[in-house]
Amino acid sequence: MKKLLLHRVTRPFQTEIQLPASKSESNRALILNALAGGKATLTNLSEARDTQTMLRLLQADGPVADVLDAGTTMRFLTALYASAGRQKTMTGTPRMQERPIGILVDALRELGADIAYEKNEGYPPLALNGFSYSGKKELTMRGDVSSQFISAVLMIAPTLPEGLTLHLTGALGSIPYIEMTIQQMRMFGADVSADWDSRRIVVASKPYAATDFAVESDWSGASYWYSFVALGPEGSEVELLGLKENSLQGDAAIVDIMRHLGVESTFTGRGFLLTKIPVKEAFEWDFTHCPDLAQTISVIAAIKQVPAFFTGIESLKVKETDRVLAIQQELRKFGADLVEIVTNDRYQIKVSADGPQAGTEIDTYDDHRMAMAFAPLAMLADTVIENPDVVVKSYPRFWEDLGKILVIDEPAHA
Ligand SMILES: O=C(O)C1=C[C@@H](OP(=O)(O)O)[C@@H](O)[C@H](O)C1
Ligand SMILES: C=C(OP(=O)(O)O)C(=O)O
Repeated sequence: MKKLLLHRVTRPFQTEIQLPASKSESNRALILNALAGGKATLTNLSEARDTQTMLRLLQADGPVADVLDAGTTMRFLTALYASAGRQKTMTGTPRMQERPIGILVDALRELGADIAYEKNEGYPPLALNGFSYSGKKELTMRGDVSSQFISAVLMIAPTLPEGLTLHLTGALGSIPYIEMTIQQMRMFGADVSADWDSRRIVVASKPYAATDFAVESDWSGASYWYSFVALGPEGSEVELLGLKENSLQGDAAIVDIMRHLGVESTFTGRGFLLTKIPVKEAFEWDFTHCPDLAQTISVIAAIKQVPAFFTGIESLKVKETDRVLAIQQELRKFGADLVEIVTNDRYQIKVSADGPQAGTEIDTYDDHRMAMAFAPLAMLADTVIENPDVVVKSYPRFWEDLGKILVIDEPAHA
């Protein structure tokens, strides 16, 4: 198994990083452009494997669409192909076959899709066998498992002869991702109105218009650089290029979060400059609407010795791995922990008095965010990351970029 040794950083660093583009924006733009006839110019599409997989599958016409481990690619393509009546098998990695999809399949079936489960009820692989429009104009969907099901149905809604009114139930999570979908749909000419109080989204039947779209840098990928600055030596600073002052991405919440945990962000016109500021004493955050930041923040709080309380991290259990378990297991390697307080639905970060020791080895659970969230341990001690190639899912050049601030090689006895 390949491993990387990240050498401890002892001197302040000042650098600029050209972040990868957002895979969330890219994958929406690709679906919308496909629905609009494929004529738009999409610039700065992400080099993330999740986006490259989407591109490849949209261009291929084979009977099997293997999305690997890309959640949005699985959910968005299932809706696109099912509503177009395409015959396809939708499949992915063993982990993808454990990630739920029943809420989306039920919604598409109500609209008229013929979909069968090839193995386990509620999970991929799926057999898409055709579409015969049911005429259904209103649907109710649960929004508490994954917002991706809602985004997937929304994007195909303008292509339905009667449009669609969606009623959302349950404790809604990842709402900014649904808002991102709606904003990008509007840019492609869709007529969508969302009322979050009554939890109703109305989409008119209307052809999409091919619209050129430039993808912003990825705020989730930005979060790891906040971590390096927060944990790095005094005087360290990083300028992150390609981020906009007003983003479509909910993970821009990292700006507010890190004001508590030791980083100030200043817009420079070409991105954000991150500088160190003092850490506030206590920290509490609800990750319901920015779940992909929870791993990054867990590591920062544990090492900065901030006794933090988290809510809204339940959805982490059905992502690339059970991320709650993975965070717990890796934090325990250096005396920290993420402890569930069952009585009030919260989790508490137990801080680490000593911090990581030289040679702490981090397992990555086939999860890009485990590798990137724990890499900042190298600000304190030599750190070994196993299976580092997992980063290709969202940030293929992560280790190359990290080479700008620290020395990376292979451990002697890997
Ligand atoms: O729509 C999207 O682009 C995403 C939505 C989120 O998933 P959930 O809605 O399942 O929380 C997020 O975790 C994922 O990385 C990307
Ligand atoms: C959860 C993620 O992606 P997806 O659900 O699209 O696989 C992620 O990138 O952290």
